[in-house]
Amino acid sequence: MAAIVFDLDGTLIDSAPDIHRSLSVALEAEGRPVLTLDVVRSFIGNGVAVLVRRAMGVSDLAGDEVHARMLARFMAAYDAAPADLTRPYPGVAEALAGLKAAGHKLAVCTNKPEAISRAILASLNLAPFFDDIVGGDRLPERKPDPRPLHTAFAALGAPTGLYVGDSEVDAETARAAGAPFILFTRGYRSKSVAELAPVASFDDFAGLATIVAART
Ligand SMILES: O=C(O)COP(=O)(O)O
Ligand SMILES: [Mg+2]
Repeated sequence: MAAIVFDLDGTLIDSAPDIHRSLSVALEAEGRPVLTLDVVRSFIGNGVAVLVRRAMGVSDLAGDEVHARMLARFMAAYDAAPADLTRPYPGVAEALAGLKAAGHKLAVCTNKPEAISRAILASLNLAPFFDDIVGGDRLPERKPDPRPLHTAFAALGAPTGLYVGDSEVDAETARAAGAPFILFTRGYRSKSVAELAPVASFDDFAGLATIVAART
């Protein structure tokens, strides 16, 4: 049995289209043009506050007041339809079911706020696979600080385990936590696989069980 923790955005689910839709609402309310899906995707990974800051940075917007207003509009639009355009990557449910059947314990550790993360996973029928879902607002610290990941392993009753993610934030989090990092290569990373130096990588969830079996 192993404890296996998963990142959410860009790892289990392709959530960029709903994030793009919600950010567009916030930008349009400020009279700014919407950004492309590719640009928005590149802003995901450090939580919603950083996402909005990055969008402001390329939209000639500044100031804490604007940030607070945009963040509130973004979250209202996102909360209204959290999984409208969001889908699990192919094979995710089957892979999670297989890992559970093999006796592994699963959790999620994401920088996305916890309530909406839980709502999305529930609406995609993925929530029952996880013993805990640690969101970016559970602790004062967010990934790449190792504490959220430590919290997820602790919830599984394990001192450590495997961490599966898609980005440089996840690679750094795993390194800081001393956990082996497994990279899903089709997510939202901006660095090469070599730069992220995972212990293993996969581009199809059908391949995850073999990787886990080799390391447990
Ligand atoms: O909210 C984000 O920016 C990213 O979330 P993630 O940690 O699930 O990739
Ligand atoms: Mg991610």
